[in-house]
Amino acid sequence: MKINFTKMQGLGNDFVVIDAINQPIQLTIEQIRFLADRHFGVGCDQLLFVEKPISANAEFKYRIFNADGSEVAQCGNGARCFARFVRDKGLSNKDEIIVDTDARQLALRFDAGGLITVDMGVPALEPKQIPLNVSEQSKLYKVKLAEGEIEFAAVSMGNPHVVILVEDVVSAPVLTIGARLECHELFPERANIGFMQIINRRQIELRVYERGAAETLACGSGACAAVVAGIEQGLLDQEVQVHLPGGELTISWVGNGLPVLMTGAATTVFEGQITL
Ligand SMILES: N[C@H](CCC[C@H](N)C(=O)O)C(=O)O
Repeated sequence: MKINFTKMQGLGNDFVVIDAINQPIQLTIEQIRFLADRHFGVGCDQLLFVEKPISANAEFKYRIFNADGSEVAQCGNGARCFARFVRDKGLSNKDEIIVDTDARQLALRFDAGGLITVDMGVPALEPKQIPLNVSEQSKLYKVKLAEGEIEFAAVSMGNPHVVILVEDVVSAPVLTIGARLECHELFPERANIGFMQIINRRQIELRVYERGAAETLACGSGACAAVVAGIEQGLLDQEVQVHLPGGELTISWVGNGLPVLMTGAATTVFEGQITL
C-alpha cells in the first residue's frame, strides 16, 4: 500500500500528517510505530490523521497517534500543523477551522503574521478527569520515588499532564523522572511530564517528557498545562511566553471554566510517499 504523507513540525515537535479523507487507510500499531521510527521509517513524535468530522459544526476529525502507537485525544503543536495542512492542501479555506478530537472540539485560527492560534478548550483539574489515582483534588500532589519525593500539579488538556516546578530546566532530571512518572501507577492512562522553570510572572522555560514519545523539543498541550498550573499556584499572569527547547509559544488563560489559547508556528518540511 502506497501512502502519501506530509512531514511537518511545530517548534521541532514533528509529525507525519496523512489525509485520510482522500486516502482512506487503517494502520496497525506496528505500522504506526514503523512510520514513526527515525531509523527504519519516516520518523516523527506523532502521526496525525485528517478525517471527516463527527459533529455537524465541525469541518474535520483530527486523530493523533504517539510514536509508540498509542492513540491520544490532544496535541497542541499538531493542531497548528493540522490547520496549516488543511489550508495548504485546499481542504479548507476558512479562517477559523473547527475540528473534532476524541476529547473535545478545537477551534484553529490563522493569525495575521502567519502564526496559528488554537482554542485548546477548558483545562480539567479534578483527579478523575486527569485521570489521577488520588482521593482529594489539590493544587499540588506528592509522590515518593527512589530518587526522592516529587511535588507536582496535574492538569488535563484533553490529555494528562504533570507539571513539576524546577530551579533550572537544563539540569532537571527530565529523562529519569520523566520516564519514571510517565508510567507511574498514579496515572491509569500514563501522563506527559512537564518540568517548568519560572523566569518571571510572564515567562517560563519548559521541557516535557511526553507520554508515548519520550522528551520532545516542544509540547503544546504541555505548555498549556504548565501555564494553568502556574496560574493556579498564583505564580503566573494570564498571558505567558513559554520558552521550549524547540521554540516559543504564547499561552493565555483567564481562569476557571474558560479555554486556554495557544499561539505559535507550524511548518511544512517535505512531502513524501512510503510503501507499507
Ligand atoms: N504525547 C501526548 C500527545 C502529543 C502532545 C504534544 N505533542 C502536544 O503538542 O500537545 C499524549 O500522549 O498525550
